[in-house]
Amino acid sequence: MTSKTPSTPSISPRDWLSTAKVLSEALPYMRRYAGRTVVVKYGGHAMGDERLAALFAADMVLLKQVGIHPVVVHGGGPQIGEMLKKLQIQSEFIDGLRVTDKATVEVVEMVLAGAINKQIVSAIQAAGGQAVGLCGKDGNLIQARKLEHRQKTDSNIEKVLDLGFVGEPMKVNTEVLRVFNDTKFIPVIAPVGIGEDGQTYNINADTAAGAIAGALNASRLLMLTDVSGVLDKDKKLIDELTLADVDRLIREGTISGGMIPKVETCVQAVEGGVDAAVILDGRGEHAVLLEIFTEHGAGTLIRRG
Ligand SMILES: Nc1ncnc2c1ncn2[C@@H]1O[C@H](COP(=O)(O)OP(=O)(O)O)[C@@H](O)[C@H]1O
Ligand SMILES: CC(=O)N[C@@H](CCC(=O)OP(=O)(O)O)C(=O)O
Repeated sequence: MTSKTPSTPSISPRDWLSTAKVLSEALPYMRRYAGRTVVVKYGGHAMGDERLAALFAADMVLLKQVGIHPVVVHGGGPQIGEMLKKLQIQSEFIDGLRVTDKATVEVVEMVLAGAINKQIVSAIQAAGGQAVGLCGKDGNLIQARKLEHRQKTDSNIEKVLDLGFVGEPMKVNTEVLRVFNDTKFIPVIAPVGIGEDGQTYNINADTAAGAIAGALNASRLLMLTDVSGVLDKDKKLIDELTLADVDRLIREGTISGGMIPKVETCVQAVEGGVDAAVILDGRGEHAVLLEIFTEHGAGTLIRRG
């Protein structure tokens, strides 16, 4: 019988030492977050690449393994767009929200609660964890009503727009999520809400994640997007923002487009009881681990100040 000696890794003792240092530096953060909830909004753009998706899933497994309660809320805007195109259904956005008619809401539910939700569940399980996929209908998790979308005209008059079956979360049934805390299962949530009459609503994934994080009094709300965080007018990353800064940057026009609902969601989440919200680049490897377990973090932190 022959025995094999493990092959010598090609990293130097110095590299070993720096790896050990990183691990030991993570310890205070592991202690700080143990038993706490971290809600992670995983956007459709951030999940494009298969390798990154596997790394994201592994990060969720690691959080759970060290005693943190990760809750994944995912989007899938680009994937819904592709399916609508295949089915030759026209789609339009107003202020970052998809105008959603009856045919569209059926496709939204199919893509989000069906395909994407199960892909993320499978990726977490392939990474050695266990996950349960849910949408806002399961256990009345996200009770919603039709959104009355208010838009300001140039003359500063407010008008209410009808976006069809776009929902706004009214109540989050946290009981459904808390049952996972004492189990090995990571909840993965599609942002599809249910109305009082059983109507299906399409909810923007940032909004859904914010509502869930607020209701759970989460320690952190992490918003994974496709920029490094909130950028100042010179396009430099802003490390930290207080609620007052956010107001000013929107008024000055430094924060615009899709970043407005994102920061507004973060502000609402912080006002609603989340310790802090972070907007960070989901395209970077292990973005979540860097944010949670290192001193510097990885994106823009929004807190009361
Ligand atoms: N100050 C800002 N800092 C960073 N991004 C900004 C800013 N203002 C506007 N944006 C835009 O917001 C986008 C992120 O919002 P969005 O596309 O809705 O993200 P997601 O699809 O991940 O939800 C960025 O790609 C950028 O184009
Ligand atoms: C009302 C509304 O706009 N809903 C979004 C839901 C998905 C989403 O928000 O996905 P991302 O996070 O990938 O953008 C939509 O239909 O695209």
